[in-house]
Amino acid sequence: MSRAEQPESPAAELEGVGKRFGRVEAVRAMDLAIPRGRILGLLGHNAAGKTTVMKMLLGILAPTTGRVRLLGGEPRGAEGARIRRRVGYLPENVAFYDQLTGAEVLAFYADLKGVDRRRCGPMLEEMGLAHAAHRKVRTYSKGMRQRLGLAQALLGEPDLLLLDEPTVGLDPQATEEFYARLEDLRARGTTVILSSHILAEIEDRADTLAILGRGHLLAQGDLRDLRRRTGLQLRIRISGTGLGDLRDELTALTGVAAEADDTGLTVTCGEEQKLAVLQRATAAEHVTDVDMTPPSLADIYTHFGLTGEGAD
Ligand SMILES: Nc1ncnc2c1ncn2[C@@H]1O[C@H](COP(=O)(O)OP(=O)(O)OP(=O)(O)O)[C@@H](O)[C@H]1O
Repeated sequence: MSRAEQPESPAAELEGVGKRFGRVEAVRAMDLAIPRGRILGLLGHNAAGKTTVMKMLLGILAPTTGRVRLLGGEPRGAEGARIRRRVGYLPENVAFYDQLTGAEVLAFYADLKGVDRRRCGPMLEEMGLAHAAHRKVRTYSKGMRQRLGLAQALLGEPDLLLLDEPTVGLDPQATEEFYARLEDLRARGTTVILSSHILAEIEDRADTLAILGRGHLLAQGDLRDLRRRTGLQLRIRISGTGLGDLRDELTALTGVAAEADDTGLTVTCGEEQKLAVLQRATAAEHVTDVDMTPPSLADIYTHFGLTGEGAD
């Protein structure tokens, strides 16, 4: 740990960071702190700036304005090379020397990172690539390449992992295994930053979410914070028949007409009305079941996308 690195300092930090490519402002005055030992989901539309943020954190790109800190140091300064050894990175479009075998590719990365080559065999095994270790990468399927990409990112038990759309090309089982592995890493204190367009996948797995839009950070927080901030309504489904009185009561309570159909009622209400609605529904006669659906991450994302909140 360097002198500058305090145990409580964020794993990665952007302070007033901007990045301009000619006339394109890819990232604008962004402040973002990523706490240690957490999984951060980086979300945003195409060209929102996710990859640019990752590349600045890695020191691959220099910010036009502002300051980037990674594991307590400057990713591009003299200490950058040392810091980057503690970081695993899976780029968006992972590319390998196709003429090498999977085992050779991984050995190459192990040497680059100063990791014992003996770690490569077990890693290929864990990634389900042991059977193809001695086949040339050009014969690999898309999912196999992605697994090899993950294998190199995970080599050496990095303190911080930056994963750009890590599950693209993975089948459902491999996706599950990948997230289980992230969970293990987090339990050991690894910080993970991952970008994805697959909101349902991230929803349950990220501790904290950062939503980017047109180079701005539109919102950051856990799902609960974001739900509160958007003020989106939740849906409560009440099953049963003969619920006319309950319907009137809940309509008066929420101020929004409860919808009735053959099998029950659907109530739309705010977080602050949730308990009162649930209490009345569970105490009412003829109610057989109650289900609640809070706003999903997709709803929240759409909300920011539609309103452009925080954007110029
Ligand atoms: N090297 C570059 N030169 C010029 N423009 C660039 C460069 N890299 C990124 N950009 C531009 O910066 C903006 C942000 O791109 P970035 O790749 O960070 O988006 P992203 O959120 O990762 O998008 P996606 O979800 O499509 O991968 C885009 O307008 C892109 O065209």
